Order: sequence, then structure tokens, then C-alpha cells
Amino acid sequence: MAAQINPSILSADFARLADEAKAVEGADWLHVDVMDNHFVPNLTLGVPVVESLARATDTPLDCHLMIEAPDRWAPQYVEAGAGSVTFHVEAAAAPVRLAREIRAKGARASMALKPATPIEPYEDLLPELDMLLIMTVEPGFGGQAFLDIMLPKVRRTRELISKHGLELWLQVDGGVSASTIERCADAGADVFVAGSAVYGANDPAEAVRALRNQAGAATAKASWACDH
Ligand SMILES: O=C(CO)[C@@H](O)[C@H](O)COP(=O)(O)O
Repeated sequence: MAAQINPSILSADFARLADEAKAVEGADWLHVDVMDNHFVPNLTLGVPVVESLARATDTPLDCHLMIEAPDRWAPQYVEAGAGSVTFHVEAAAAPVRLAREIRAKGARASMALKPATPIEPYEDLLPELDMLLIMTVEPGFGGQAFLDIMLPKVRRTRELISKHGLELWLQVDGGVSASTIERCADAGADVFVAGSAVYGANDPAEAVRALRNQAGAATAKASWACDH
């Protein structure tokens, strides 16, 4: 799969969300950060805003739920128009049942791991998922420094995906920019969330194109991609 760039709406101007969504049309997905001030120490938006965003843009919505009780809420984000819904394994009561429910409702099912959560205990869950998100910062805020120490986890996850012959996408989120995206691609990521690197740029659409080219070139040279 070609490298995908998903601009994170967290770095956009929340008073102009529809315009900010349109400013990055051409991106693969729009990453929508849902925070409840319980699972993470920040509060953003909920189901009604996602419904409005889905009407405002043709870019599919990649909703990242940084919330407690995702088992209860995730299906509502599918109904609101999300094409992909990510729940955190640290918050989910029944991750397999939840992934199946998201898929049954017609969206891609994705699971996220905070920096301190290892991938190994979840190897058997991977076939239930369409995407695995590895956080490369502590979730909660945009503009944080990329955690290099997450790269071995990205590499290990890519190995597990290959070992099981899965089509699973591998997303990284947090501190992804022109100076870190190549390391992420080399380690095995193929979906890149970028907030400040896109919305902090003079031309957000051009920033998406540049990041995609950079990630694509790094992937072409990466050993994990050459094996396929
Ligand atoms: O989920 C989160 C933060 O919790 C991310 O989506 C950030 O919003 C990414 O922003 P940058 O680190 O790219 O500025």
C-alpha cells in the first residue's frame, strides 16, 4: 500500500473546522481526535461534530477515540459517518467484540496502543483489525516531541503483520514531521498522522503531498517493503 498521510484536526482552528477540513482535501483520511478529559487530560469534540465534519468534507474520517468506555461509544462514531474508528486497548472492555462490531457496522476497525503498552500480548487480535495505531507521543496534545523509543515497537509490529500475512495498516501518531517520517516508514509504518506538521505549514495541502512523497521514498528503500 502507498504511504497515507492523515492530517490531525487537533492542530486545526476549531472555529473553522469545515474550512480546515477542506484545506487538506487530497489527504488520504482526516484524523479526528476525540478526547474526553478522562482517558486523556484534554477535551475536544464528540459525535455531533463528527456528523457535521462528515457532511463538510469528502475526505473519509479516521476517528481516534481517546476516551473511556469505547465499547459504548465507538459504534456511534460509525453511525456518525466515520470510515475508520480507533479505540484504545487500555480502555476497551472487550476489544475483539468491539472490533467485530465496528466492522459489522461498516467501518474499518482499528486499535491503538499508548507508548507504555506492548504489542506482544495482542498478537492474536491482529486478524480482527484493519489498522493498528502505535502512539509515538503520550496521547492528549498535539505538538509534542516524537518518541524515538517507539520505533522498535513499530518494527516488531510490522514483523508480526508479515508473519501472519495480514493486510493490516500500521499507523503512527505523534510528532510525525519531515524530520521523523522517514524513520517511521523505515520501521514499517504505512499510515502517518501529522497535526502541527500539516496545519502549522503555510500550505497544508502541499505539506501533505511533501510528507507523502518523503514517506513513499523511504518505504521504497525499507527492507520490510522490499520483502513483499
Ligand atoms: O492523538 C494525538 C495526540 O494525542 C495526535 O493526533 C496529535 O494531534 C498529533 O499532533 P502532532 O504531534 O502531529 O502535532
